[in-house]
Amino acid sequence: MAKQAKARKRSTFSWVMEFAGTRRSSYVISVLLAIANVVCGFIPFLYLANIVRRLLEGTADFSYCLTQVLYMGLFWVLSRLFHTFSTTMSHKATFEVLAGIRRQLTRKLARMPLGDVLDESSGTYKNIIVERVDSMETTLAHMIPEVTSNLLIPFVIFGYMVSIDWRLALLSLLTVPVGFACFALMMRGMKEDYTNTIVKTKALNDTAVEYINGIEVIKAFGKAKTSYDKFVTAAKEGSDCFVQWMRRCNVYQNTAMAVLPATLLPLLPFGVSYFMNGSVTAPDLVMLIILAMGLITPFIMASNYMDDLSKCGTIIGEVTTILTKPELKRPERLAQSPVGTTICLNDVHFAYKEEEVLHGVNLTIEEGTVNALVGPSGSGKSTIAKLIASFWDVDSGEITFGGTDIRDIPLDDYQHRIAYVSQDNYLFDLSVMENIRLGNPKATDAQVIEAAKACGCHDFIMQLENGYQTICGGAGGHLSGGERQRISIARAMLKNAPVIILDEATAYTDPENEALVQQSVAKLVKGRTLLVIAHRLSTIASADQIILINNGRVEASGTQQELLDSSDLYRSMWHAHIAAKEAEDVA
Ligand SMILES: Nc1ncnc2c1ncn2[C@@H]1O[C@H](COP(=O)(O)OP(=O)(O)OP(=O)(O)O)[C@@H](O)[C@H]1O
Repeated sequence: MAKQAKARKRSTFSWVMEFAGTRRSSYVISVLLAIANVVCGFIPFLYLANIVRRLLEGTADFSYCLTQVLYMGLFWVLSRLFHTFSTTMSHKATFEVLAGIRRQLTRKLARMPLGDVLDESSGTYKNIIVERVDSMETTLAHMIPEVTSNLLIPFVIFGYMVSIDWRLALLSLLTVPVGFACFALMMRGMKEDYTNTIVKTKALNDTAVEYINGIEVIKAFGKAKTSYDKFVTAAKEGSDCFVQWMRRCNVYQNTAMAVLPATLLPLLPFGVSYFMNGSVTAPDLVMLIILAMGLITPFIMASNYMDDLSKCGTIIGEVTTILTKPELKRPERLAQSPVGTTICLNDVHFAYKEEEVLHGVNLTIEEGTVNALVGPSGSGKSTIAKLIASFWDVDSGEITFGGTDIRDIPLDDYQHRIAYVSQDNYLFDLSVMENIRLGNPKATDAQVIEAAKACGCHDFIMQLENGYQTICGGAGGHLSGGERQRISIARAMLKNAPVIILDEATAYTDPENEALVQQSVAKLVKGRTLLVIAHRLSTIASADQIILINNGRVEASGTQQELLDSSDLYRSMWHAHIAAKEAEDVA
């Protein structure tokens, strides 16, 4: 915690510098080019001053003016070139920095306990990783060179004005403190306002995602109006917070915009008076008027980035909040290689938040055996399976794999040893071929097809519109539940992990599908260790070990016959299952 707090205290700038990493030098060069752009953009004013001076002295001639104008043009072209090189460099660097931030975030999500990731609504991380990180592009790519140059220009112009006449130079700044005060008032509360818009926009996104994801339930239960009202309210709150923010800023911003550029107001009367008493020459006065008109505009352009900067700070805050979240602590290297694949849980306690759900679980899953976790709903079966799959760390006790505590096994290494087939059977919006290949990205097409054949998927895949190239649709929506599960099993088979954890789906209980899924599972587990969370007891009757979980504890374990003989709870579950099956068969 202390480490987290310390990490969070780092300034936005230091995070940006860290994210910039090897691209820091590109930003430095971009800034130097921006400065060259400013210098080249300013030099034409010196040539202009020469022309004005000659005109007012009556000594100007065409060839002199033409030469000066040609020089002016040359420096403007140079200025543009420097600007182009500067922004190109900063854009290139920014795209790499943003890609780096995204890489860090996705790597971090993989290292965080799954529970922390799942506790957030599905849109949150996507919003941060995709949209909000993307929205920093303009600020980072433009702000660094453009703000540098726009802030530098007024200083250069002001320095030149001072060299002409320091009194009039200072007078031209008379309105600046008022403008600055308005900007300061506008910036007050800017972070809170922006954070508020993020919260409201997030609520709107979440409501939209919930509405779309739950559309079937909403329709089935006639909740369309309630859900739509919730969405409308979120949309209204979202727009209200933007309007309020704009209203608060409007007065200050408009006053600042009106007051700041009014540099001529104090300069003109005093300038004319100094000219009349001979303390400033006509060419100098004209030059000062021209320079004063260009004094503040670059500053105003730079100030346009101020709210972007504040937004950037908020986004970096969100990114760093994720990056400083606790991780599953795993070593980079394996110190002691596991021997075999036997899994032991020794006095395992676990709580999701405050409330403990596992209270001292002890069990052993022997290598090469078929094991089933059974028990009432909410007893802790999935939690045990997910702890074994290393989705979370135990609070106390230990889980060993081949004699090694799984916290001592690198995450990548461990993931190769375990294949977890969940009930969700999530399929990506890719082809069937690619979805199966996720199990082993190096597998050839022939190996993918072989795995599909082994799991009995090949025939139904060939009947799909484009065979293995059929796109599964978002979350596999183009396939039936049973088909999705069998593809997930083929994926696990291709992974070829020695231990398989299978959260048996309850949804696809029609006999035909059940038989097909069972056949797939039987092929999948040949020669491997299987831990299945079984909801239908008939499917695990021949398991080597059935582990009965009740209220977060192991109530009994043994073969089906041993449990029928020794456990009242298992016996009653078995009878209830048989009765339900008979009722199904009659129906
Ligand atoms: N992500 C979570 N956050 C908080 N509590 C959770 C979470 N997942 C599960 N629980 C709680 O932990 C307890 C055990 O849940 P678990 O899913 O392990 O039970 P289960 O035996 O697999 O249930 P089922 O058979 O219904 O799937 C339950 O009280 C459940 O409400």
